[in-house]
Amino acid sequence: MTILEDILRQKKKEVEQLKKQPIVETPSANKPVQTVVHTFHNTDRMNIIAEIKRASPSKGSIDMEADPAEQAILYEACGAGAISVLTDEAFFKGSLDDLRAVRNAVDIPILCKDFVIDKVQIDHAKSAGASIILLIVAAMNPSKLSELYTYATRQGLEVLCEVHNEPEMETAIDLGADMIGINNRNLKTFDVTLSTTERLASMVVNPETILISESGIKTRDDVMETAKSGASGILVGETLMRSNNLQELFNELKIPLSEGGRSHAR
Ligand SMILES: O=P(O)(O)OC[C@@H](O)[C@@H](O)c1c[nH]c2ccccc12
Repeated sequence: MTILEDILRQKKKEVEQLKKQPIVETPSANKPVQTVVHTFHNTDRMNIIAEIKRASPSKGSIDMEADPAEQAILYEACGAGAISVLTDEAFFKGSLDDLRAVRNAVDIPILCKDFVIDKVQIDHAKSAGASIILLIVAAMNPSKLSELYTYATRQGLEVLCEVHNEPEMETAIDLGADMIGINNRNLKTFDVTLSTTERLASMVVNPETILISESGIKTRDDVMETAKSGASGILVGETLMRSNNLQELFNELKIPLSEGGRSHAR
């Protein structure tokens, strides 16, 4: 069994529990927030989606003591374009409470990073203050994906549609996803290859589609590589969580997009 199958089996059980729980609306969930699709199209530097990640199945503990609100305030001050909060508890040690705390602390868009397979998760994420929902193409069939995509969009949420390989990229393009995340991490082997971004980005011909390169990004050279492939955003977790000089790291990673960026190049 792959880790994704393992996670999805657990998620199905959680969804049944979630359906019985009342939806708690966080007052700050109604803060007006910019859409990332808009801001990422209009910046001349690499956009960073900075992730709050305590632990992961591939790395074990990363920073179990992290305070999500404090970390989010730092990310925002350093120039993050959005914050990703891992809300999965069983495998990533996060929670929707983390997301609520982040929503209270900052004004930038928030991505609810979870394995969404049911509308009820979207309802809970929205009430906790998420403005962006992750939909992983590998986690469901195309008709479910399309149903959840439409549902989230109608709620006024943005969707980051995540792909790992060519058939998944075709599905995301057919769906008309305006923001596609290319995960450089192979979910079966945990291997990270930045060239995944290049391979899959080349399939996208619509210049309006925002491409986000996800996972394994550590250095300015890594960011250059993703920008050359056409990414205008990067999703970074572990490197930021382990950094003790976030401002310096953000300055290093926020490269100008003028040379490699696809919105400028095409
Ligand atoms: O910590 P990294 O290697 O910078 O990766 C961040 C992010 O891409 C990764 O956490 C991620 C990408 N897609 C996901 C789906 C679910 C959980 C986690 C993820």
